[in-house]
Amino acid sequence: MQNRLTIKDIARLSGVGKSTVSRVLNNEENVRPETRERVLQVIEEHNFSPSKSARAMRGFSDKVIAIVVSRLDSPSENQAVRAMLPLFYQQGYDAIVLESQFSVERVKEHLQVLKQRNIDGVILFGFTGLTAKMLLPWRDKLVMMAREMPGLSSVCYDDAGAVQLLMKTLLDRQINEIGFIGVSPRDTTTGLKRTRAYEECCQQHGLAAHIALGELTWQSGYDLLPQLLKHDIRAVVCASDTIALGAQKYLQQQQISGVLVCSIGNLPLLHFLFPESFSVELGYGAAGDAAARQLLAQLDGSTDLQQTIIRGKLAL
Ligand SMILES: O=P(O)(O)OC[C@H]1O[C@H](O[C@H]2O[C@H](CO)[C@@H](O)[C@H](O)[C@H]2O)[C@H](O)[C@@H](O)[C@@H]1O
Repeated sequence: MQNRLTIKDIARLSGVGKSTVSRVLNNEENVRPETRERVLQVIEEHNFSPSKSARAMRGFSDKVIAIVVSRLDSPSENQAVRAMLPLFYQQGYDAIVLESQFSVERVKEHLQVLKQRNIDGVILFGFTGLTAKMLLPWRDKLVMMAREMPGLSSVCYDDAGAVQLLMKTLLDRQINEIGFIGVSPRDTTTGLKRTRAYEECCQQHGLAAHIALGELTWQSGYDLLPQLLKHDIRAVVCASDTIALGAQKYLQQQQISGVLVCSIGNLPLLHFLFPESFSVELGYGAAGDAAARQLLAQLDGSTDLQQTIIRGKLAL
């Protein structure tokens, strides 16, 4: 029962505010000595112990791993994180999830706080703009997802291989009029690598390339598809399943048949709503599993840094 006390209870029993209790737990200086003494006495009397993640956020090292996702609403990152969590829990780690929104500044701020809080390890979903300078100090306790950086462990996807698989499948079906919806080449993986792989395939097979680039959203797939339909395409390769959802929605709404949509991700929602589409399963779960195992092994000193690439497979 005593362990279930919250900071709010401690504040009430000590006759102070919650923020004062926090300052005492954080060992901050701006608390009067007699107040600090009273709060500590109540904490001791009640054998109070903050939850693991709360302790970690207050500076106690207590087996906590931080997972910095790029977007909390990303289906692909969710799949990877869901595969990681059971492995961390099995080893007695708690996890806290932070979001970067592809902002380098936000990652810097997160890492600063995580350092102050003495966090045990970090999984960081990488993106364009992150630098070795800011990440190398973390090398022993960090695994980067979806990006490689010399001197860091990483788990990446086979972006070009996924596009090649989709193109080969279409060509095997004698479909040669193929468009592509992707994202900006500033995004060097989902953007540049996937678009380049499409262009190279077109060049190799003497096909006309029709490319529309936008965002990583279903709205983008919906808005961009009409541009490609002007070229009488019979199929469209989308850089992600989320983009494909938008493209499919456009075809459905306009009652257009005869255009096949395929994409990268293997999102269950896409196949539930549009069973006629097909994807490459890029291996988000497998990547999450590999990253968690790598980080745990780094933390217990049983492995060196490693760069892993997960191969995709066709999910028809
Ligand atoms: O729609 P989603 O399920 O979110 O998938 C879109 C792509 O998300 C991931 O790529 C993006 O985030 C990466 C970090 O996780 C970042 O490195 C990359 O530049 C972004 O494009 C995922 O890696 C891709 O496979 C998904 O297609």
